[in-house]
Amino acid sequence: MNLKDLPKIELHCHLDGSIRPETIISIAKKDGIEIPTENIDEIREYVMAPISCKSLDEYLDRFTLPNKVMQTKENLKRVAYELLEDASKDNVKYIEIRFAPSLHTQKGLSFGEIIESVLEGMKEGEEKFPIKSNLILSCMRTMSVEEAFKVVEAGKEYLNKGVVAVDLAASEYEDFAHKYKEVIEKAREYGYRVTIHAGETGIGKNVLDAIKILKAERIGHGIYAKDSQEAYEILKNSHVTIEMCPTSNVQTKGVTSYESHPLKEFFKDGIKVILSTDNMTVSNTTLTNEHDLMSKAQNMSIEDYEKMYLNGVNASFASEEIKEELRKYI
Ligand SMILES: O=c1[nH]cnc2c1ncn2[C@H]1C[C@H](O)[C@@H](CO)O1
Ligand SMILES: [Zn+2]
Repeated sequence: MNLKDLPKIELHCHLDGSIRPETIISIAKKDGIEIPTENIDEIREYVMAPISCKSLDEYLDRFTLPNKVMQTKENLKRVAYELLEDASKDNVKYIEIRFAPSLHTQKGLSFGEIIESVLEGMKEGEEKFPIKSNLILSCMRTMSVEEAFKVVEAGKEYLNKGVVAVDLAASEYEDFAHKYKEVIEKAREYGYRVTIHAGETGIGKNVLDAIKILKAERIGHGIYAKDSQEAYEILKNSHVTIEMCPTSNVQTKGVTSYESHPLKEFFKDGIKVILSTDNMTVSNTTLTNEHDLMSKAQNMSIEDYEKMYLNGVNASFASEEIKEELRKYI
C-alpha cells in the first residue's frame, strides 16, 4: 500500500516541535537572533531528539531553540503556514495544531496577538493548500494554575474562529489532574473541547484522572493506560480516543521499540486509536512515516488504516460539515 498517497488526519502535532530547521536559521539571520550554529546539519542535531534520548525531560530540552525564533507575529504566522504546507505535502487533509501561548511572550506579545498570528498563518495555509486546520491551546504543567486560566481566558474569543480545544502538556507527574481541575472545567464551560497528554511516561492512573476529573475526550499518548484497569475498561467502552505517537514514545523511552508499542493491542481490544507525529522536527518524522513504521512493526493492514482514519475523523474537533468532507476521502 502506498501510504503517502492515502488521505490523513493529524490530531497531535506541536507547532514549535514541527518548525523547519531551515526556518530556524532563516529567522535567526533576519532578526539577528543568536543561535549556536548556522550550519543546517548542526541545527538538525540541536532540534531532533536522538533515538538514544533518555527521557521525556531530555526530549523536551529540544524545544528551547525553536521557541527562541517564534517570538514575533510574523514568525509565528510563518511557522504555522509552513506546517500546513508540510502536512499537506504528506497528504494530510485535516490537522489540529497545538502550541503553548505562554512560550511566545519573550518579546512582549500578548496571548491574543500570539494566538491571532498562528491563526492567520493557518488561514493562509488553508487558502493555498488542500488542507483544513484547527488550533489547540496547550497549558504547560510546569506553569501555575493562574497562568493556565489566563491562556483559557485569552483564547475564549477565538473559539469557533479556529481555536477548538485546550490541552495539558510538558513533563508528566503523578496526580497532575487535580491541580488543573478548575481551569479545565472553566474551559469546558466556555466551549473548549479537551485533550490531555497522559500516561506517556509510566503513570496509567493519570489516564483515568484525565478522563474522570478533566473529562478528556482524547488522550495524548496514553500508552500506559493498561496499568489502570479502570481506565482501560472506560477506553474500551467509550469514544475517548488515544492519539498515539510511536517515534516520540521510542525516543522518550515510553516504549523500548516499535514492536513493543501497544498500538495493535489497544486497537484489537476495540479502543479508538489514531496515529500522530507529536513533533515533525523534534521526532524527525511525518505521518506517513509513523504509519509505515507501525504497519511494518505490527503488521497493520489497509483495513486497519481505514479504521484509524475514521477514528481520526470522529475524534476530531472539526465541525460536522468538515467531518462529512473528510469521510468522503476514504
Ligand atoms: O510528547 C510531549 N509530551 C509532553 N509535552 C510535549 C510533548 N511534545 C511537546 N511537548 C511540549 C513542548 C512544547 O514546547 C510544548 C508546546 O508545544 O509542548
Ligand atoms: Zn505531544
